[in-house]
Amino acid sequence: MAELPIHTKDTSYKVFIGEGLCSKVGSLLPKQYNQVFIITDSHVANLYLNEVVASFSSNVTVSTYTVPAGENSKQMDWFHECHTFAIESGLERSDLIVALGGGVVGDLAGFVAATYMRGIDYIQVPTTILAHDSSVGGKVAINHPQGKNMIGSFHQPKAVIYDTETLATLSHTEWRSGMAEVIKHALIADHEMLEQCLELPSFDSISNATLADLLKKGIQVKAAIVREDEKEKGVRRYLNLGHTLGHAIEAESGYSSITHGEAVAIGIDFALFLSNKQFPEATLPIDAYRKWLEKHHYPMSSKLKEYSIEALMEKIKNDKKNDRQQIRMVLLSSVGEPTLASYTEKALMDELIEFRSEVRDT
Ligand SMILES: O=C(O)C(=O)C[C@@H](O)[C@H](O)[C@H](O)COP(=O)(O)O
Repeated sequence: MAELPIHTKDTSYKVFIGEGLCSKVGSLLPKQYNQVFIITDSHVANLYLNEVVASFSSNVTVSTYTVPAGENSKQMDWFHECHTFAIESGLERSDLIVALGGGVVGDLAGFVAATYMRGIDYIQVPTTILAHDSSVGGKVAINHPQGKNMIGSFHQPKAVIYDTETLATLSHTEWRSGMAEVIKHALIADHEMLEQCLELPSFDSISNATLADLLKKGIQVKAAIVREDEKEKGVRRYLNLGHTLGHAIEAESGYSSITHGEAVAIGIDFALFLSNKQFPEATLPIDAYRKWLEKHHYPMSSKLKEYSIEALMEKIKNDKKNDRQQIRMVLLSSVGEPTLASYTEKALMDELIEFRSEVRDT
């Protein structure tokens, strides 16, 4: 088991990463709790809930709440249901919420923890590759029909307990979703990690050791940024590479027909297209990135033809990074050198139209 430290101005916690950690959750907590409330989803509950419940000693009261698997649980109704169940279970301010699952459960349960009785402790027990990103750094939120993560908070977990054995059961779609955030971390910070990503064989044949190595590297990229800028006033915006368009696609698809990471992968392609125009001298790995998407069977950017540009722009106008009607895009002046560029709505729309007309069908 490895331990990666996460520091912010006000707090520190550990990411424990290794095999078999679901059965050790109860013993890896930073302090004793009388009652824990585990929030999970219907898919993960069948696989790991019993093991996590059994990891707590008999003097801890454990209650569990299961939401349907999928992005549509990250919304107000389920948020409210979790609160109702917490109240009915007698959860107190000194108790603990456990987020057992992928990014959806982590964001939902984290936001319940941030708001229940004005904030109680929680830990993240991620079970997807995607959640190597979402479980670290304290961004917690639910979606609004008009925008992804529009209702949320910054609330750091007390620990992240990442059992890499849970990744063995992920679907191909989940692999694609998670690996998009892995390559994002490489693009914004680490040339060698990018080479490692681009050379990966099919996701099916990646060894556990290689995957664990990439996840640790991704977490370390994120940890360094969060340490410098927890509340996203500056450099943390770089972690949003690909997310401006990605979130718009997700919202437009009703948070159902495309996963977060697959949408972000298209968003990264668009960011590379814009970066190439802004920094013509830079040698950005656009072709290599597109080959990588193709090799791993991502929905390619030609999928944009299914959406109305006007509708996507409406969502993009609500992006949280925007400032005074300027749309802020994260671009790369080279690999490992992220930067922000501002566009008017009209200018970005023209770019999106051009991008969509250039991407080839697959
Ligand atoms: O941690 C961050 O900061 C990120 O932007 C990481 C993103 O990969 C992640 O999807 C995040 O939840 C997006 O947040 P949002 O603020 O753009 O909604």
